[in-house]
Amino acid sequence: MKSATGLTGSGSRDWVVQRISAVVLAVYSLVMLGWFLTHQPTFELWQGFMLSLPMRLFTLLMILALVGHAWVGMWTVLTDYVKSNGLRFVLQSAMILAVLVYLFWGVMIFF
Ligand code: HEM
Repeated sequence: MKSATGLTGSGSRDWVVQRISAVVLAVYSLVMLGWFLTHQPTFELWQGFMLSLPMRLFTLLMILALVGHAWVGMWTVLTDYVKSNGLRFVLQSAMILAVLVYLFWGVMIFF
């Protein structure tokens, strides 16, 4: 029987995606927190920071990590807890649609 898999077609690759993406999300959150703790935010300062090349690249990486993280994480939870095939299909489709919308939305805002 073909095994039911999440994002990458392999459970162990999904596991790696879940952990690496969690690290990227955690580091991004710490960078944000650090910036707010060390600056008096004005619109110009914030805009300059977020539109700098390193932050654009880091934000793109964070959005990709978020997509992978939410996809694998929610796929795992729904597969474990929603026993009805039809309902799980609907919820997983909604989840995939939501993360793809966030991906395109995020890319449109920043690039
Ligand atoms: C700052 C942002 C985030 C960080 C640092 C983070 C970190 C983590 C970590 C460390 C785990 C545990 C991995 C494990 O041991 O299996 C985890 C699991 C999970 N995360 Fe996140 N996460 C973040 C955002 C999100 C978001 C936005 C979602 C949206 C759906 C999400 C959904 C999940 C789910 C569903 C799991 C459980 C997966 C499982 O039980 O196998 N996370 N996250």
